[in-house]
Amino acid sequence: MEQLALFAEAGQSKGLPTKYLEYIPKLIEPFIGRQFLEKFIEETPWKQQVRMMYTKEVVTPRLTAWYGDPDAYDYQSLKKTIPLRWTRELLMIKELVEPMAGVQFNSVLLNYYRDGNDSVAWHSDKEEILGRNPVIASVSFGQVRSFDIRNKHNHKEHYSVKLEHGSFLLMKAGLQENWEHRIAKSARTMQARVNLTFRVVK
Ligand SMILES: O=C(O)CCC(=O)C(=O)O
Ligand SMILES: [Fe+2]
Repeated sequence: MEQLALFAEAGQSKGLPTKYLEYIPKLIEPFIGRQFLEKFIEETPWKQQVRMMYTKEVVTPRLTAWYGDPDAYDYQSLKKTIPLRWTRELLMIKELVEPMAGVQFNSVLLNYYRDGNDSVAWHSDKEEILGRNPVIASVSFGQVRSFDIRNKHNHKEHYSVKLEHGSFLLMKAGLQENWEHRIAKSARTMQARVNLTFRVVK
């Protein structure tokens, strides 16, 4: 709990390892971003994933949806099911981030954090279907949340970026191999946030 509070107060860390991460606060104009946010919240067929942890069923503490080209794997269930079809808004954002990432993405994972209780635990996105050294482009709308990263081999080396409304975060090649990231829960009152992570699945 103590560490959680520490991260939340940290704000924009100095000395972010820009070799692995690039943060651009204003990719999308706030008013347009609001419209995207509302549309995503209302029109996405959100699901809450259930996973087995040993013998217990654990519900993912956020809502998700998976969109992409018809031949892209379903990232959530890791089954060869067809993702949801690209919407106009998702395609617009995809086209905006592709030149910045230098990658053509074929899918996007949407995460909906309804309030401060929603979160994603420490992890790295290094599933086999993402290939080696994946580049992931992340776009955030709504509530500012802290994106924490820590070195897998030395947890004392950690940074925090506040992902603002309409911001862009590029997770470059090598990040997933050497670093973990999370969005921690917060005890503060928090509004809704939707995050998009554009990915290439093989
Ligand atoms: O919500 C975020 O900013 C990060 C989401 C994330 O790490 C993921 O979906 O793998
Ligand atoms: Fe992630």
